[in-house]
Amino acid sequence: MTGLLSAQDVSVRYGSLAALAGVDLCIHDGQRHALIGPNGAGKTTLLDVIGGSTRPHRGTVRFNGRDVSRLGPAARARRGINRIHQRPAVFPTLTATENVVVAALPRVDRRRGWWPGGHRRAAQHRAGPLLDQMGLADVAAVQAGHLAHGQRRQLEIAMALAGRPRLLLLDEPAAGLSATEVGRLIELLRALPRAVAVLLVEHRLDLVYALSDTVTVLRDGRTLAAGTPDEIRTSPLVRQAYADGVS
Ligand SMILES: Nc1ncnc2c1ncn2[C@@H]1O[C@H](COP(=O)(O)OP(=O)(O)OP(=O)(O)O)[C@@H](O)[C@H]1O
Repeated sequence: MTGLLSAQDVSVRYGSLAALAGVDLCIHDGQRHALIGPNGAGKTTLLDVIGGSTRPHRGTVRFNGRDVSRLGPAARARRGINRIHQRPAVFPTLTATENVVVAALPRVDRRRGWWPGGHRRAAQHRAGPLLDQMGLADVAAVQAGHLAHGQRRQLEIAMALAGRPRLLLLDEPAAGLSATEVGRLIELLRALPRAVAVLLVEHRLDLVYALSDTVTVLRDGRTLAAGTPDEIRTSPLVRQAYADGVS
């Protein structure tokens, strides 16, 4: 069965270091797939390859039936792959609503140099429900720079959803959040519509096990194990990998 996304035989080298060495990954429509593994295992590199910011030395990435290996991040975003970075990337002087409106606008028509009114109105209509969905209705008019870290993370997810992704790449979304904020994030991510598949890189295993239906474990640039959260939780191989070195 072919998936929504399939990465095949992906290899990335940095000098003599093999950050990824022949990794395969398949994600199906609506799946919640987590990538875990010790520090330096290659998780972020694989996310970079799938998002288009790193070109692998070998291997292909297919999305929705097409080879997207040669496309950059913007072109992949237009096809439905959107990414959340480790540090929330929001416009600090714009309000939460304005941030989502900007994210919901299509690319500017180069011949005109501005967005037609219809596009702006449609983007404004989408912002309210998305902020609501991500628990930010009360702070819609607050400048993003004045939001708490957890709220900025929620805002970045609302912005990614504004692009109507079919695959959301989440790079350590719990980084820097308090226990309460992580609990809130888990609730919000669990409530995401199944029309969106999620690939999550995360060290917080409580979030991984609460959210994912499939877990792939990387170690030293290779796939060590893949399975359900229960299979991974009880795998002696995985326990050993973590005992050998994870933050
Ligand atoms: N731009 C780069 N230049 C050189 N080496 C790099 C670069 N990016 C990543 N690496 C190396 O590639 C390996 C994989 O890195 P990567 O960030 O993908 O691991 P990770 O599993 O995401 O680790 P962590 O959990 O610590 O974020 C590491 O040894 C890292 O030092």
